[in-house]
Amino acid sequence: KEAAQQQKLANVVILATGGTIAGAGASAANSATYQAAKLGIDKLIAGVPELQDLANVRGEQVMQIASESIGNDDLLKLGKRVAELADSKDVDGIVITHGTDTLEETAYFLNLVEKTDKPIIVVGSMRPGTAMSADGMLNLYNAVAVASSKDARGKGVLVTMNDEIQSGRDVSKSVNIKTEAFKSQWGPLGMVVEGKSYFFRLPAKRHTVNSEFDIKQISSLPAVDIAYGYGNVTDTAYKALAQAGAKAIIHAGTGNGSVSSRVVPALQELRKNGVQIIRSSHVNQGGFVLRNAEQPDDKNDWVVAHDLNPQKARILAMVAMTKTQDSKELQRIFWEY
Ligand SMILES: NC(=O)C[C@H](N)C(=O)O
Repeated sequence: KEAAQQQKLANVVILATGGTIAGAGASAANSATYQAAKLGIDKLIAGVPELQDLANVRGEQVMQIASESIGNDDLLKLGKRVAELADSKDVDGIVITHGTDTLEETAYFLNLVEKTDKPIIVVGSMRPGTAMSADGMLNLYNAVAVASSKDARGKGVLVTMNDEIQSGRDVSKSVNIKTEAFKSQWGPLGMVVEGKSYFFRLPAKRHTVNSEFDIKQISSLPAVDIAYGYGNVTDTAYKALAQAGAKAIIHAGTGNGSVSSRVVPALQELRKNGVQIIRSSHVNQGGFVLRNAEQPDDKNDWVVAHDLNPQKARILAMVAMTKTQDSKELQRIFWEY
């Protein structure tokens, strides 16, 4: 009977990368003071025995780090392992446990480069497992529930935090400390309640199987960096990033991605020297940057990131620039993804 039950359940692989969901603090009162990336995946799975009711679950430790330290090589390593598993007949869904600081970047990266309609769910937690009211257990349970659900297929890479199902493209860490940290300016796609997924919306942008990018064809990512706009800003950071080899600079601009008059000449000069300039906005609740509004992008040959925040714009620029160095192509890609 047990064997028959196992056959009915979906096969879900959990790829662990570290983060607070694998963190540990000195006492149960330490919800914010702790060390991330301490517990191995076997301990995480053992901590939620109810996972076995949802799916046949196995784990793999891909890395063990706090997500603020994730680099491009880590993204590639994770992305390639996800693709291998997605190709495997006996894998129905993939969950990635991840620190929350750059979770939105990894989720968007996978959303762009994984050629599969199998569910890929990225999940983290705001409190370590040792804290009172730790959120990791339920977030992980929800992630496995969504990963094993047929309804989650073909919806791109998803994020399950705080009972919500979010699009990996849109979601962003919008509050720290609180467990309701992840928000999207376009709203969640659905909810997961008591191990069942309920979807209400679909992502409109190209992703996974409809993407022109494929992790199997990407062996390295170009240097793309971010410089911040603020009152009294100078062009020092932009010039230094280009000097250090940045192929594109994301301008994390004020408001509509506006650029200070103290910075404009340097960005025009950098563009003439081949560096792509991509205007985004660092406003907190979600930016929206349009071409030729605030700055003459056509004349400057700059690109706009539209609604992507600076860190997501960096991900898309890196992926896009594995294929094209043409600013018009880049702009097309920024509209479509
Ligand atoms: N809540 C977290 O996961 C934060 C941690 N710094 C990380 O991103 O790994």
